[in-house]
Amino acid sequence: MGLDSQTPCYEIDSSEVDMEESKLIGEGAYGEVYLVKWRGTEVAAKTIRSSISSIEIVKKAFLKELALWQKLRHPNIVQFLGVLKNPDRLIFITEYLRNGSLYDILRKKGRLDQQTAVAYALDIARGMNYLHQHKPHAIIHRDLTPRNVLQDEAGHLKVTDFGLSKISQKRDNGYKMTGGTGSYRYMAPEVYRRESYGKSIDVFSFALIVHEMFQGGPSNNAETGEQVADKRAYEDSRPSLSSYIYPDPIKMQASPRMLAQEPRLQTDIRRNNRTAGDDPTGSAI
Ligand SMILES: Nc1ncnc2c1ncn2[C@@H]1O[C@H](COP(=O)(O)OP(=O)(O)OP(=O)(O)O)[C@@H](O)[C@H]1O
Repeated sequence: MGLDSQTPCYEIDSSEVDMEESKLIGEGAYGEVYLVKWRGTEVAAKTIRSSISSIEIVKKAFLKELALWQKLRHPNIVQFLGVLKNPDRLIFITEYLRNGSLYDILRKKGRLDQQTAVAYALDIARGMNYLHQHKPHAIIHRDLTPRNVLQDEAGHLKVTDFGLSKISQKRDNGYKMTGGTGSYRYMAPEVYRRESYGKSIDVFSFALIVHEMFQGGPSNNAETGEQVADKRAYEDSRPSLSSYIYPDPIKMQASPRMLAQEPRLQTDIRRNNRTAGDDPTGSAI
């Protein structure tokens, strides 16, 4: 099959990566993730299920997103390294983050102390700001969740897998976020309601992640992700900010605005607190 010549993407020769010596580190909506060695360096190899990659139009869309990712460089964005030249499977390589995801950290440690939570929030915000400031079009993550935030050895967080979620939306020829139920938990109301959306949807997810870091885990754990998203979209349900563990500046300022029902009232992730506004570049597909 080979890579589409019209989609420039850095190709890595399969012989440089020993997939036989790989170690399974996780599984997501698209396929398995392996720890492999590429030219002596540990990297993450993400395999894309053939049910997704065998559909030519979907594969093309995937490669287009990867080509965009390849151009990005930021300390809080997981570095894309290339696509494996593999005749039967679509596999791409990113840097390996050995400390796992923010989801794992929260599960292990529970509630984070304020200093750590703020440092983590800034890491995510910086990465997201870089994506949102991208020219000529803002890059909307669409699936910002604790599972898509990884930690490096130095303790810094990096955002990964942006833009890819819309490919599974396309697959259904409709409008579904990734198959993983986790995504519903962080989904902005306008996405759930299938309205057009902008980068504010990421602000909404960001606020929920910040809330979780102070609280130690997701709220409404007894309900399914879909139930949570439904209530947020149609009953204006929001996580409670009244808890004593939640620092006042965040309780009063950031979160209520970031979780506003009306996207245009949401506060941007940026420090200067300008309103995010409607963003035409992110209209729904
Ligand atoms: N670059 C990486 N370095 C280290 N571990 C990783 C890396 N990428 C993914 N992982 C691990 O593999 C798991 C699965 O990743 P993947 O991105 O495929 O799925 P997910 O984010 O959990 O779910 P979804 O695909 O639905 O968003 C992650 O939760 C993480 O623990």
